[in-house]
Amino acid sequence: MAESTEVRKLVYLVTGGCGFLGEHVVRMLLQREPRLSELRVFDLHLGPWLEELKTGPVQVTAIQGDVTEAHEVAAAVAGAHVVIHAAGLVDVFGRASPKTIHEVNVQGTKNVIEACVQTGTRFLVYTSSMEVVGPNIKGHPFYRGNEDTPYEAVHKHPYPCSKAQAERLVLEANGREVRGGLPLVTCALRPTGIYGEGHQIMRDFYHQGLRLGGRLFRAIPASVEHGRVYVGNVAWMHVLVARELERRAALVGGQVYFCYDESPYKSYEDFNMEFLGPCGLRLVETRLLAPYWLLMLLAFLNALLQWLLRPLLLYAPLLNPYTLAMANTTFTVSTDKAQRHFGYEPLFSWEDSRTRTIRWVRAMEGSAQ
Ligand SMILES: NC(=O)c1ccc[n+]([C@@H]2O[C@H](COP(=O)([O-])OP(=O)(O)OC[C@H]3O[C@@H](n4cnc5c(N)ncnc54)[C@H](O)[C@@H]3O)[C@@H](O)[C@H]2O)c1
Ligand SMILES: C[C@@H](CO)CCC[C@@H](C)[C@H]1CC[C@H]2[C@@H]3[C@H](O)C=C4C[C@@H](O)CC[C@]4(C)[C@H]3CC[C@]12C
Repeated sequence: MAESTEVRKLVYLVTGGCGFLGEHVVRMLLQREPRLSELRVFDLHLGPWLEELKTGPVQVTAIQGDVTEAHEVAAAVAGAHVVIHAAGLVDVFGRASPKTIHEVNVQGTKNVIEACVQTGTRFLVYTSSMEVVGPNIKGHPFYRGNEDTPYEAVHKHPYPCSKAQAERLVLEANGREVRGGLPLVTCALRPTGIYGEGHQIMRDFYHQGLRLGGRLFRAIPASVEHGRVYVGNVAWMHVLVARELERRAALVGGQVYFCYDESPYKSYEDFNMEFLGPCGLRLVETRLLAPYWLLMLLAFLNALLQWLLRPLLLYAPLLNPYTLAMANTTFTVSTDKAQRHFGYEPLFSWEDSRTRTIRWVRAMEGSAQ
């Protein structure tokens, strides 16, 4: 794309822009949105890598702020054309209290919506989650479903509850009049389990494998499919839909889209081994040694220990009844809605996504290779 200062006139704000997904969205916008003049990156914790972005043609403005503080959000939103709201408290391990999760994910989203309305910002993309739909607590499979597939969405855990409430607020805000009299246009993207460079849980599994002598132990049947999507493609979907919100407001406004790409359908553990395997780890089959009831027992013991130890320390292992149910319930999507509505095609093939992720795992300190 030819450089032109004339076309650079748009101001974007990315909340949570220093998180795992947020950083990819920020970098993708700088690479693929030629109309960008200023990119505001709003986060509770700013990353040092932002400095290196400040030398290009786009003004990158780092804003340290808290989405639960309405005045901080309003100041960051004022004058922005588009807001990508990716900030969130992602916690299914019991690290944060339900109240904090609600404040960040629900009140934070309300603050973003109100800031758009008050300041006249018209376009808002919300990073929702597959968990708005499921898996539900009954363990019903969602097999290659799409945005219209009926499913009994029952939320008990604070994180999916908060994402579902926040998504509803964003969709209900579509069409609200913003300052200046024009309508707000909103939509929500629902990634399944995101993977790729910077994925903390992949990092945790890798280090756990190293501690266990290069082994991980299969806990979930290989037949349980878990939806995964590459972070670069999720970022690309955000950039594309943000661009199209204005042009195709009537079609895209108020809509939800699952995030998808060519990543294969596999169990959570088999999928991780696509990257961890080439980095020297192997998955040991233990189905006979660890039946499901035993895993459930361990998960409940972990939950009990977490509760007992809470006054003294934070015990938050990966395995708890909720994460076990998530990993053990088939949830995969198969849809082309984003392609039909705003021309989305994955930017990264499965081979690219895999190669990039493996390269990142290998670069981690203490590689098993
Ligand atoms: N990781 C996944 O698999 C996944 C899947 C579906 C949806 N999502 C959603 O994507 C978004 C980004 O998730 P992620 O995986 O990059 O998580 P992350 O924790 O890496 O990023 C979230 C960012 O939000 C920031 N943040 C948290 N509280 C804040 C606050 N009060 N004010 C301002 N910033 C705050 C954090 O500092 C962090 O940089 C979240 O909304 C999450 O719900 C993630
Ligand atoms: C039983 C363990 C033995 O190896 C495996 C536990 C795996 C769990 C820690 C993860 C299984 C499914 C993951 C979640 C899923 O990919 C989707 C998510 C939605 C998103 O909005 C946030 C992250 C997450 C909840 C993700 C978290 C980790 C798992 C529960």
